[in-house]
Amino acid sequence: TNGTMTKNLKVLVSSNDYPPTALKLLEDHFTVLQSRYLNFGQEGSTLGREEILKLIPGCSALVWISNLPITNEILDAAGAQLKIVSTVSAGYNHCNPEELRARGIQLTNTPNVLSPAVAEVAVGLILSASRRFTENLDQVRRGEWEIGFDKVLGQDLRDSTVGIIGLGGIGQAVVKRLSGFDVARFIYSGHREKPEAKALRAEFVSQDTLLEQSDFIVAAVPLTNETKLMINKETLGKMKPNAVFVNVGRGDLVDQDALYDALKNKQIYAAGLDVTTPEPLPKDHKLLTLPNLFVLPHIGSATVRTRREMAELAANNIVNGLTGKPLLSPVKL
Ligand SMILES: O=C(O)C(=O)CO
Repeated sequence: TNGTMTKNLKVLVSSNDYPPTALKLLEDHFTVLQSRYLNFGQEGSTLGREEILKLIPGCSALVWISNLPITNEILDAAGAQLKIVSTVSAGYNHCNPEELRARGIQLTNTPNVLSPAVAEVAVGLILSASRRFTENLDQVRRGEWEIGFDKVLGQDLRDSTVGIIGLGGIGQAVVKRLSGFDVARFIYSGHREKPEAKALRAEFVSQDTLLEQSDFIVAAVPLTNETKLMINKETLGKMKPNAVFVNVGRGDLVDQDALYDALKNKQIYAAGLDVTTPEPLPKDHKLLTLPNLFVLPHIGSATVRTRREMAELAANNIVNGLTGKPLLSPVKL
């Protein structure tokens, strides 16, 4: 489109860490303001907040590159012309969706483009937790390798049952990626049966069946009121003693005290987390004392290509939304 008609519209990009190709998509149409601060994932960062509050008045759209909450304060400061919030993430639990809906502001996210990258991390966590990379790497770093036949013995993915909690884009991508590992059975739980499951030979089961029968459990659901703390003392209690639990969704899906106890008491075998509460996890957090836990600093979508594609999708949502075309990936509010 010809940008001359829309150049008077202001778009705020919430961080200085935004790929140039995506920035250009916005700059071709709009006047772009950009926060100087890198605020992605910096919980409690006040520097970014003040900058956002200073820049947002009068903006028609906001590109949100952060896990920090979009507060009422930010929306109030924006003013009534704010039409679209475009979060550069699949998850939108931090985007204040009820308030956006009440104010008639549209929300877009970036599903699908990140599924392959997040699924790769899920596979990485499955392998690193089941083969106990944390304590094995620790042996290497200490120069104290166990040399006996009976080393730290892991669990096989071969002939196992893999249970996916939430067979959405990410869950499906995990099943696809595991198809070369001779997994015996894929099962999944969720609201309803997914048409895509058939081709993946994944079987719909109740959550209890999934917890009781899976050797590997992957949580790939968004954080909602319903999924919050779904992995807790009770649900961990239903898992097998050899179970490996992996979370690539949100930290708050898990009651971390209960997970700590289950791992400490060897009630389950191991866990791999890409997401925690809080982020960053303090370095003296008790979870990090566990040899059977492997933790990553929320890198699921962090590849060059994926971050670029997320950023471009977020930009194109705004271009479409502010030039009268259909949004590419609207969130149903
Ligand atoms: O897209 C998301 O929801 C993320 O967690 C970013 O990696």
